[in-house]
Amino acid sequence: PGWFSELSPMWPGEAHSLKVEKILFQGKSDYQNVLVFQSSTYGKVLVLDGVIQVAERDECAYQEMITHLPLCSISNPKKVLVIGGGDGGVLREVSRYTSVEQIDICEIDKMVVDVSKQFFPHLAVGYEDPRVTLHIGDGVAFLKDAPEGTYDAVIVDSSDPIGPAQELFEKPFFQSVAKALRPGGVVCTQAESIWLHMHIIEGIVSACCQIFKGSVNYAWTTVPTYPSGAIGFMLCSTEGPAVDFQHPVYQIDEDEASNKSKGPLKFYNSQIHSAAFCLPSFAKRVIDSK
Ligand SMILES: NCCCN[C@H]1CC[C@H](NCCCN)CC1
Repeated sequence: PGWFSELSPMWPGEAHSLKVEKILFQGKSDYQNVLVFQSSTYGKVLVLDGVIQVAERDECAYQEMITHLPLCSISNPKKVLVIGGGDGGVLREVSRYTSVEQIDICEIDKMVVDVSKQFFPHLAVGYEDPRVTLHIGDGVAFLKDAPEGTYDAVIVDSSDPIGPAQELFEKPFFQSVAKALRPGGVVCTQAESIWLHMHIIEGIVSACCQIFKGSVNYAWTTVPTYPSGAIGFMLCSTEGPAVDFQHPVYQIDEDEASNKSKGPLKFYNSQIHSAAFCLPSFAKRVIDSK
């Protein structure tokens, strides 16, 4: 009954709106306000502190890209860590890799996990994989305790820098990620929109260039329900076996039979992978100058 508009000081002067059929859940966790509604045209929608996190219709773009951009850039990933991502969508994508033996996930807000399991079965299916271990807690602390060189890949599926995810955009966190990665290991983080946050991206790129001595690349994709319709990812590798993010060593769209419970990939393919690193000039100027 009515419209949900995504107003935020993070994107002044604009607000994406979705027509609401029914409010399905409203709650307040220890960290944020949690809302789930049935939209008219994008399926069910999860909102945290007034910011759209996932919509059933277009979540495939974000979850597939944030997962397959890093994991198709290395051979035979075995140990993967997800920071954030409590809705389970990234877990669903990581579990497509038969080479993966261990999937750790550290989500700070248990309500996000519980709400996803209740209202978003196509995302929470990720938790059914026996390789998954869920840790409820702060990703910064989790990484501090992680033994050096543990992971082949870390995926930082965060919300935005206002709220619980703020510290996931800062240097100390990136340093702890680098320590937890093996030589030549890769990290992929949610890295905002080139249309809205070039300044934030500039900060992330310079921090990552100081910390990750392999390669540092920015990629982007379209997600209609995120403000500006675009979202980006920071892809970095540690010193060690070189990683060429723009030319994936692994072709999941052909090689990996799409698992029954997850269905086929709806968005990612190897052409989209390479294309994701092609940037408009205004963004190249800032990002490539680092
Ligand atoms: N597994 C999905 C988690 C969603 N991550 C974030 C949710 C908030 C969204 N704001 C976009 C703000 C403009 N860049 C970015 C992705």
